[in-house]
Amino acid sequence: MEDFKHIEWKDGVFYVLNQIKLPAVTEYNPKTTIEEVFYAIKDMELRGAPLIGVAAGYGMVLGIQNLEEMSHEEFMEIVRKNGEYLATSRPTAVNLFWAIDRMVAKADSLKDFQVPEKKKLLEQEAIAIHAEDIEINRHIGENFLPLLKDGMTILTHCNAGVLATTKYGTATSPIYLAKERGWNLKVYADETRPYLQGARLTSYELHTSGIDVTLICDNMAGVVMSQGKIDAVITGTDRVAANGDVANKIGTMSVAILAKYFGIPMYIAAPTPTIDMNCPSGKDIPIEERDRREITHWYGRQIAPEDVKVYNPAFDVTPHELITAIVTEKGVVTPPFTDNLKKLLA
Ligand SMILES: CSC[C@H](O)[C@@H](O)C(=O)COP(=O)(O)O
Repeated sequence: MEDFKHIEWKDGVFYVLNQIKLPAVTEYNPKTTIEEVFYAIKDMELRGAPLIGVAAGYGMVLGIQNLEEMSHEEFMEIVRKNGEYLATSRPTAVNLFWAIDRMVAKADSLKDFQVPEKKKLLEQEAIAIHAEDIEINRHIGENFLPLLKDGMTILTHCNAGVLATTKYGTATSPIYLAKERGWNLKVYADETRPYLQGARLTSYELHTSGIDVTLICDNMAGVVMSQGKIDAVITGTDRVAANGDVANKIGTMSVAILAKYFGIPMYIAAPTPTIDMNCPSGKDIPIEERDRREITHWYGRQIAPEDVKVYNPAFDVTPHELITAIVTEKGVVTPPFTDNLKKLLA
């Protein structure tokens, strides 16, 4: 598996590989303030639910770098405000809020420490979130392997790969682990309009890592399924509701409907921080709407009438009835999801 080094925390600076310019340009941008991390998330310089969570941890660290000695209450007021600010960067991936809440709770537990120690311990917490994500993803891959077989072909949507996480990816983790075992899995990657994460990121990272990947337009998924070319669908998720409904990149629901029609298993790769038991169903998941220019323009070039009406939801919700299993680092969850997700997290 290619080690993309797409984020790095070094000497108090958060370095980010600019995913907007991939695969044509490799550009690393240093982030030294919480505002810079906010915009890196909002403008999708880095993206993908787990990576957004990791970035939020480092953003929270950068937000307290200039603080001098003060009371714990004053310190917490700033930490909470920083958390509220960062939480407005993107609405759908719950890992953002999970990481912010974890950093705020950690900060609050440091009442007896001076500010310089608080800063150090919060930096360690962000590094821990980063390290845990690597482990989580590897375990997701290991839990997937018994569901797959050498020689299978998998269809994926968007990018739930290394670039969306810290290592292995979520949906791609079994693909990379299978390769380590000498298996030969093939992948079809949907290009994923309008932001093209499948074309720009998934096909790039799999191809660079020596995986047999074929890029298709989103509207070709039905054809390849009808031709018997797909054995399983694996996607990631930005948020799993308590009933097993799954929010993921726009187009995932259409893929799930097609998979159901053609009798192909639909698997969701989900780190447990992506499961939101406070969201009863998919209806409760906030869905981000993004700029109309993502649809009316193609790399800066206008491809639709300037003033045409546009609807650009960045995510959709796949109803749990269409999902075969949700694979987490703690185990494989099958229906009934309401009970089994509860058991998993108990
Ligand atoms: C593992 S990341 C979450 C998803 O699986 C991924 O496909 C996705 O929807 C990412 O959305 P993005 O808008 O690129 O941040």
